[in-house]
Amino acid sequence: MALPTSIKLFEMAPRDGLQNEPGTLVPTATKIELIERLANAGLTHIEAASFVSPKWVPQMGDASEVMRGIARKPGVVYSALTPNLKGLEGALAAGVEEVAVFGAASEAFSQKNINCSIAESLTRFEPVLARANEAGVRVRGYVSCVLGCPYEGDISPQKVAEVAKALYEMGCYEISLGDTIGVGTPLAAKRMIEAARQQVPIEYLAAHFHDTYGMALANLYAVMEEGVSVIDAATAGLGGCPYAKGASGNVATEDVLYLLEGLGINTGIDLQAVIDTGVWITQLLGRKPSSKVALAKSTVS
Ligand SMILES: CC(C)(COP(=O)([O-])OP(=O)([O-])OC[C@H]1O[C@@H](n2cnc3c(N)ncnc32)[C@H](O)[C@@H]1OP(=O)([O-])[O-])[C@@H](O)C(=O)NCCC(=O)NCCSC(=O)C[C@@](C)(O)CC(=O)[O-]
Repeated sequence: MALPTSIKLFEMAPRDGLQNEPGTLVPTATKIELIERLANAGLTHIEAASFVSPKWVPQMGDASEVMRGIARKPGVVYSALTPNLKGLEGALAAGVEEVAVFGAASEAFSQKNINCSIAESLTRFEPVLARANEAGVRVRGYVSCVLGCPYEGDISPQKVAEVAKALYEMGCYEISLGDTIGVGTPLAAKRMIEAARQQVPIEYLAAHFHDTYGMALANLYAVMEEGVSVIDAATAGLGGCPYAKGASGNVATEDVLYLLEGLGINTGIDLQAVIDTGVWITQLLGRKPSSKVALAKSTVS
């Protein structure tokens, strides 16, 4: 199949990127500056915060302050994770215009991440969708562990398709398929998408690939060949999931942009501004960007 002619990029650095940051809490002002820099670089979908229990994910404990503090740029969607009604109410009070619920294709991961079974999670999401709908807020859905689970190992494409379908039928406008621990390879990624697209139209599926084994770009190319046109990525390759031991960050936004530029797919995003933002935030965090493109095109050594 021909590659998509346009790609929507969903930026993850402020949420997925920072949620697992070890050590001291990243200051709220830094998170706000990161989000504003990303928006100024041309990113139009930014997952900015997470209204989860601060006992579970301390780095996201200032979600309300972050969401209230951003100088919003017209045309940019600033979204947040909301696992339950409590999270959604917090998000609505902070003026969030788009939220996301997050489930999994692995029972064990579901328990570790959100403390309930897959079936219970879907039941829990229903009132979140209903309330969000009433408030005029769009809801994205995530499925984690689509190419492998840190606790269960292999995950069947059919299970991924089943959970994706449930989220789609519940009213999620887009389903993001997460290779949470970055173990996937291109053929497995294609097979997983082939199963998911039997249940959810391909234009509503997003690829959310982590780069633990260095396969994320190859996997993205493989699923773009299947027609996937929404890609989640984190500037500087920041991140990892606190409930997936060993998981590294999302594929780096800089690397995805370089790939897309090479394919002649214009995103309108300023690659150099994203590189500069990645260098800035990683310097504050005391390390280097994990983006190969950023390392090649910046003075960081
Ligand atoms: C879902 C819960 C809350 C269930 O946690 P629980 O303990 O089962 O919840 P509970 O309803 O029994 O409540 C326990 C306490 O949490 C509070 N609470 C309850 N809900 C909230 C809330 N929304 N915001 C703030 N506080 C909340 C609640 O008020 C109570 O407080 P206490 O009475 O003990 O003081 C918990 O398991 C949790 O917060 N999990 C979050 C895990 C997480 O954020 N993981 C990372 C994001 S997912 C991810 O990274 C994967 C993804 C999306 O990127 C895709 C991929 O890569 O695969």
